[in-house]
Amino acid sequence: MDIRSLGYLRIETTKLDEWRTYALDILGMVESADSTEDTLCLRIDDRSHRIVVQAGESDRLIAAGWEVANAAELARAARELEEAGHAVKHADAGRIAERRVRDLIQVADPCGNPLEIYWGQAQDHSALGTPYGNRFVTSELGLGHVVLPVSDIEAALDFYENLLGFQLRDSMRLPPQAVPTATEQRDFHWMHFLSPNRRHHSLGLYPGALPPGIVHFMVELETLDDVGRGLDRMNAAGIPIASSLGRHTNDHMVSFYAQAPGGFQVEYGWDGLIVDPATWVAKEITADSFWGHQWNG
Ligand SMILES: Cc1ccc(O)c(O)c1CC[C@@H]1C(=O)CC[C@]2(C)C(=O)CC[C@@H]12
Ligand SMILES: [Fe+2]
Repeated sequence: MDIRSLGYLRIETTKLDEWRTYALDILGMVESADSTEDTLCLRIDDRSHRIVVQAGESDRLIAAGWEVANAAELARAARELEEAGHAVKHADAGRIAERRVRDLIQVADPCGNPLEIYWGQAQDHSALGTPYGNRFVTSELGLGHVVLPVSDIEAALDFYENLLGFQLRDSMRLPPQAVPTATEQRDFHWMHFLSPNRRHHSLGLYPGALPPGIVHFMVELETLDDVGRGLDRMNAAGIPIASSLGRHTNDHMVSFYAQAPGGFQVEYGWDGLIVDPATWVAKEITADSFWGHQWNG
């Protein structure tokens, strides 16, 4: 399967008004013309929208959208998923129109995380007037990364590595206290970082359950000042900072984590590592950060 990037995220929220302020006034995203009264569509680049937050009954991930190049690649993805025994749902016209894509399939990973694979996302060619002059790093690297909770880490790694074709970049041992919802008692639990492209990771697999179905998503900013100003806005708005500024050992990202409305986190980062997939070798990291990233609570 030839997935190219993390293309979009759809989130259901019970707090749409909070999300509007959070995304537009604090994260510095731009409202898309695709927004409706109960669906906030957000631009961070030349795509029509990248992040969708829709009003609903719960706070949870509705879908992580993965991009393929064209119709033939989508057909191949559907075939390979079905041959491996996964139920593939072909989206109807309404869903396709809502996503602003040419075609779309829906499938769950082995732990029930909702994925969508699509091609042909619409662009918005109007200038992206971000509120603070901030710029997001996307292009062929995709929107950023997402960390998903998985109940069976081995099954999840096998699915993303061997079926979806993501490259394993590195793994980290988490102590039991970092995984209170683990399904098995172990001395440590593996967490994995993978990507289908040159972004160090587009996907993190966290080996425990979390009700929102998402641990965090990361958006990358062009400059350190963009991140620092974002941190100032979080503090000014009284948004709890989940982790202080730090630099990760694997993707070298300088970032902080803030609570998002609905019980997961947003990582706001700069200077993420671009890797060469042809020469990359999978490694183990033995610390999460070179410095910083003090977790609160
Ligand atoms: C270690 C790491 C490297 C790169 C990243 O983009 C990244 O988010 C992380 C941190 C991952 C991780 C997490 O997402 C949830 C809480 C975790 C498990 C910890 O308790 C330490 C590392 C954290
Ligand atoms: Fe992250």
